Amino acid sequence: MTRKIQIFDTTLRDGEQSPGASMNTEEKLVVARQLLRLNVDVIEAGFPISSPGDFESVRRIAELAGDQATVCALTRAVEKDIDSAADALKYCKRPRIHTGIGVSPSHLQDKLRISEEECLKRTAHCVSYAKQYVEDVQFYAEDAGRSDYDFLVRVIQTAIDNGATVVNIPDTTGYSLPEEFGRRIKYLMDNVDGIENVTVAVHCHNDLGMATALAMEGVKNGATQIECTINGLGERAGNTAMEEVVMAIKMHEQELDAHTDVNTREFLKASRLVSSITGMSVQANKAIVGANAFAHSSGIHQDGVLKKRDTYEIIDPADVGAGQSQIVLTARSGHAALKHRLEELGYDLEGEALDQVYGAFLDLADKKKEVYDEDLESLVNERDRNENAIYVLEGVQISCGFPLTPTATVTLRNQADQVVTACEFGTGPIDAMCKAIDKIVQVDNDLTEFAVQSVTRGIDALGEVTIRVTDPEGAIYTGRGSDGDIVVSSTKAYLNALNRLLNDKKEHRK
Ligand SMILES: CC(=O)SCCNC(=O)CCNC(=O)[C@H](O)C(C)(C)COP(=O)(O)OP(=O)(O)OC[C@H]1O[C@@H](n2cnc3c(N)ncnc32)[C@H](O)[C@@H]1OP(=O)(O)O
Ligand SMILES: CC(C)C(=O)C(=O)O
Repeated sequence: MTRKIQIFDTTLRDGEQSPGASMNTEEKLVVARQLLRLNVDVIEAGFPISSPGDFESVRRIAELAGDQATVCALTRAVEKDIDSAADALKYCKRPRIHTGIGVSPSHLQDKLRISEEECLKRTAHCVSYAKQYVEDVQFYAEDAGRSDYDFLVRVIQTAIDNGATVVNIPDTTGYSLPEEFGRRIKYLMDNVDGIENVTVAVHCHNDLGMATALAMEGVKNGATQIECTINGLGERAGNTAMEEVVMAIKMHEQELDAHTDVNTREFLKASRLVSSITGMSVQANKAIVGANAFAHSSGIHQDGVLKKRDTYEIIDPADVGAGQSQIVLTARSGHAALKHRLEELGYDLEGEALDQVYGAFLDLADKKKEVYDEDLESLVNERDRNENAIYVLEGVQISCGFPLTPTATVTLRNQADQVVTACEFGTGPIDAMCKAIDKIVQVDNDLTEFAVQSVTRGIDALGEVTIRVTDPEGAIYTGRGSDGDIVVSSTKAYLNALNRLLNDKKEHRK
């Protein structure tokens, strides 16, 4: 059995310190319920001395959690903070007080303005003071990442000697390089007496984008608790993202000799919930929970994933509650992805037929960011319409507007492969286009119906036009055409109706 790594969630405390991410008590309770579904080990619910609202949140979350998770409250190394935390956790089944003090030269000299000896004295006092209230006391050595190695050993030794059950080594400013942070943890493991009897925690910030790497180095060197948040929310650039460390541990369980008990299938739900409550959106390329985390849009990758998912995916999206891998059709997609999607839509195209639709697909994809299912259906229908066509559209050019006379120039290819062009005026662009086609096709008909519909999403949607024509005997022929340009759709639709009329007449002559 590998080492169990405790997951300490601080979304409701450090996460909430993100500018703009503050949550009220009801919102915190909603997030806490999701944290329980994730099965985290510890929920840091707030900093009770900071406001009556935060006090109440800690109290209510403690009530909610029952004995399912440890609930932790943060304090400074200050008696009144600890009294308030103890009060908020009074009815908690598994209470933990998290107290501590700055230990780096910067924090000692510039913030706290105390000597190292005073820091050690306050360390001893805050831990033993909290210990009067609860058995489980976690001590943090703030800004440990920039502290002197040997002074840090003395601080942590003092905390343990005074009863700390967990010692938290934060890289508060996200300053460290991962390997160096790992060395620091190892140094503590090797030099603090009795450290093997307590839990060693890491709490890392993302100022250099390395919060996850720092936490992993901590685990490699002996830490068995990771402090983290959903979506990596947290002060400044944020904290270690829970979804990232948990999945990294899951992927590398044997080499890290580590596992967690987190229910990873709840990750996407948790991410969306926290994002909607805090209003902090998740970047599309965010690991594990970003919109693109399991989306493939380039042909080579799509081909690989369709042959075997793990050619380009290390995580099964279902494992993090993200359903299935997504194949996004774009101008970078190849035949494999197009064929796959067409098959899912019920079209089984091969060889030349597939090549024709692929050509039309690329033309469209160069104009649009993404090609949707409705676009594909239109492209396939368009190809089917052209298959038995007597006249195929080679080009259409319209000039119209105020005060121009609408003019259409249409070029068609007939079955004898002759290309014919005609130009006509009209009362409007559609009228001009129909007259130009009539000049080439020369078949008696009346246009009796014209309807336009947007078949796909967005401003760059395909427009589908339906046209009905009636021949002198009263037979009705329906034509359809689709394109991003509504005049081109109309031209295709009119030609499609005339082709059907001509094919019908040909059948009758047989
Ligand atoms: C690294 C972290 O993320 S720690 C968590 C950060 N979270 C918060 O700050 C929670 C919200 N904070 C608050 O509500 C308030 O700042 C309070 C209630 C904690 C304190 O409010 P105030 O008493 O008005 O103090 P203020 O915020 O102006 O200054 C902080 C004081 O705490 C001291 N202090 C800071 N950290 C510690 C510590 N760990 N132990 C003891 N004292 C500390 C500072 O030196 C300063 O004291 P000074 O004015 O005597 O120099
Ligand atoms: C309170 C401590 C753990 C903290 O948030 C930090 O050092 O960043």
